[in-house]
Amino acid sequence: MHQASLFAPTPQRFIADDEDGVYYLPGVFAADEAAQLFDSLLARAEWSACTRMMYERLVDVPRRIAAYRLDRDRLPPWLAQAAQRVSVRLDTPFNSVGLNLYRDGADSVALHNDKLRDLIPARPIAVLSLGAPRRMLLRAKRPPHRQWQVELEPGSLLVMSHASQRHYDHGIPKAPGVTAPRISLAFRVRPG
Ligand SMILES: O=C(O)CCC(=O)C(=O)O
Ligand SMILES: [Fe+2]
Repeated sequence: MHQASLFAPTPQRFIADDEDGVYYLPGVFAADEAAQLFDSLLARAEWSACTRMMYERLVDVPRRIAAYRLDRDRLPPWLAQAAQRVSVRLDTPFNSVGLNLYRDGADSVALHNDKLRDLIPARPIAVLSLGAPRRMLLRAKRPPHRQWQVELEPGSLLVMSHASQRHYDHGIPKAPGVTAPRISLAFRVRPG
């Protein structure tokens, strides 16, 4: 076996398209790095509760969120370094990060696609997972709605092409039995 393959995790590709499709890269951050990043973010990020309109009612979003511009905001060095690692790894100039805190299995995000008008075409979205593993559901918008479930482990990246957002939805379903929190960081390339 070639030595490098011991350390280079094999990407697992679920969806192919004209760009890089949707794929999973485990072990981008080592367990201790992922744990440290998780602890720092849990304690230091500016988490907020949010509401949104649903069926003409204002409902709580079932998770906590935070967001930073990587090119403008003053970031703690450990967050800037993590972002830099993801940018280099995917050769993509990410300039924004959206954080999600799922306090336990009752927190979730409904199936959705990321809004294309806020994204630069042909640039991927990369989701870094920390804390408790949670399952992502990926689902084709068109019948017969082919679907995939991906267990997102701490330290992994789930990478989705810009193009994939037109044809597939993704979400983090509720997970009864999960008592530990998870944090995800969604890195994106946004217009100036
Ligand atoms: O937490 C995740 O893995 C997904 C988050 C997500 O889809 C988003 O922030 O748009
Ligand atoms: Fe999303």
